Amino acid sequence: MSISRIALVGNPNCGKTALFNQLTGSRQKVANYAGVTVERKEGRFTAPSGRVFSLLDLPGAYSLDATSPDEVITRDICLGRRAGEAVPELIVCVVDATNLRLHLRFVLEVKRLGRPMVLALNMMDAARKRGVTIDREELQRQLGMDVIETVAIQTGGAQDLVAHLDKVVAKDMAAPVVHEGEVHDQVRKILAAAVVMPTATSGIDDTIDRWVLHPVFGLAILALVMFFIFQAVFSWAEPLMDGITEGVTVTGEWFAATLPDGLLRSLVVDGLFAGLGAVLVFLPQILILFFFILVLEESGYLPRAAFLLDRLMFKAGLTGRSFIPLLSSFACAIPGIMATRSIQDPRDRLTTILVAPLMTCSARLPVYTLLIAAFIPASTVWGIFNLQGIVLFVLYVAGIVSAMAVAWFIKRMRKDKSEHALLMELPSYRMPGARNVAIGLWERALIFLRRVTTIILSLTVLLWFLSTFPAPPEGATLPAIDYSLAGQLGRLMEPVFAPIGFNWQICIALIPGLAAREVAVAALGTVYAMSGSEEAVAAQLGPLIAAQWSLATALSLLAWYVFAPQCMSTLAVIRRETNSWRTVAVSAGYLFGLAYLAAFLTYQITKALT
Ligand SMILES: Nc1nc2c(ncn2[C@@H]2O[C@H](COP(=O)(O)OP(=O)(O)OP(=O)(O)O)[C@@H](O)[C@H]2O)c(=O)[nH]1
Ligand SMILES: [Mg+2]
Repeated sequence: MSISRIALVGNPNCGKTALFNQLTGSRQKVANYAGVTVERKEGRFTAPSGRVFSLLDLPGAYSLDATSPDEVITRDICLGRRAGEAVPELIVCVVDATNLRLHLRFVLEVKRLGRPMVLALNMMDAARKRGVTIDREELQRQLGMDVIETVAIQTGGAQDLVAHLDKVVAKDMAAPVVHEGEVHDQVRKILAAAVVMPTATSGIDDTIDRWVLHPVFGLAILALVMFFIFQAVFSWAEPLMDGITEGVTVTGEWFAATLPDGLLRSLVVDGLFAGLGAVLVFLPQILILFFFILVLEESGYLPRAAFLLDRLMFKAGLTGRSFIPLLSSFACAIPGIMATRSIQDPRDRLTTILVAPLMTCSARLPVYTLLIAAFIPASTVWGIFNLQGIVLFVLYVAGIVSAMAVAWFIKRMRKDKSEHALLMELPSYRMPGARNVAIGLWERALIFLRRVTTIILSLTVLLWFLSTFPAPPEGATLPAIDYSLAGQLGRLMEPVFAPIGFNWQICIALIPGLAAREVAVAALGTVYAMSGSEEAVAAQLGPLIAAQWSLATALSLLAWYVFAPQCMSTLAVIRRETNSWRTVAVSAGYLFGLAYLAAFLTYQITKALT
């Protein structure tokens, strides 16, 4: 049986991806701001009759005159210009029923293509709640196409749409009649005929915005929100981390006591437990961070923050549009860099891509936390703040401030005097659904565990191997690792890194840490377990380095991690998104340069002071 190909198109933030997930059972990212989806995603579903549909989720677009790379994808697919992709047989145009005035313009534009299409009148729940009455049949008549109500975030909220799609056969469906005339007038006419707006608009959004968008209170609220998150990452995670540490230690010790002395025991205890265990304990912190990111994304607050920071960001050489890509980079630079596709100006986009790796991604958390917990006392400052939380906050701020400085420098270099206006939609505030947040967290946990069991596991085993062989000669006096390949390599690198205070163990950890940042923690766990006392399993890594490193070395390593581009995947994405090796070289070059400089200054100054 043939498969019917359908594409979801519409303005940004109207619920296309929510509808896509509902229909296909996928888990694509849904969030309450424009520009979430930036690439084409395909899925399938089977209607009750057994008919199979292939469904495309596309980036949102304001019009078919694309102005940003994500809109280009949508335009090309709608126009059948995309190489290797046939035009969809049926276009499902999705609109936000609470915002028809804006969204119908795009519907009329797509209609001009003269292709079979239906209209999904989404967010009907929100429209009803607000008292917007829509005469569906009249709307159908006015538009000359079928109109189906949907609630994409409710189970069964797309049933009518499925039933409808199941009935129609795109081939038989007449292309809609194309009306000539000014779009604005047409929209007004359609609205007058089919929609009754409530007389009094809901004032809740406006009331919140009066505070949140206030030039002074707004910034204070933003700072407070951010600060609260870092405090929470530290204080809430502690009991959970202690629990995991305890579990890892007890199991590790059991293995150490049970397995016979030999290579296998070394691999399990020094490699797996000391290495992987050291990373695993950071799961709670990562989940707490993501909890806040998920809630913020769904709340509708983010575009407001972008709006608030626009002037500041413009002075620094960025635009408010860079805000969401940069914020996403706190989770991981890869989606952050991809999200720059919704930035129209190519130069702004490039600047954002270059500074995105400076945002503190969640893979840095294990490194930061390990060092902070080992070297910064958990004392309380001014009665309420946790000193460790403050240091973490400062590290995040260091990343942000450097990003601004670099962007400012780039802007100066290109002598950019352009004016700009930020046009950004402010979506309605929305209560994040507990279920969605839970699913989001579950997925993050899976991603993290997958990383631990794949890349981190394999690199840890590799490192264990390099630290074990060749075996020490007869009558050797130093720990075995000193004679191994890894030991020799570390010593070879040491002179280069000595001015910034890194010992050879850190040097070794930096190499696998190039592939992914957290691996450095696992690597340190393994290296110390191999070079030291027998019982040095995962949990003891913190106290161990606290005893062996100077404060200057620890702070220097923190400074290094604020800048160093220790992530191959980020560099690969920069290459893909900019299509230029030169940009990759510039990016890696300047980040390593800054890392070395910052670590050098930190080390020398701290050493002089302590
Ligand atoms: N109340 C309500 N909210 C919805 C509905 N459908 C989607 N949403 C919410 O609307 C927001 C946007 O949903 P998305 O699916 O990300 O929108 P999109 O059209 O894919 O957006 P872009 O990818 O940016 O073009 C999210 O906050 C969803 O939870 C609905 O039917 N009712
Ligand atoms: Mg989407």
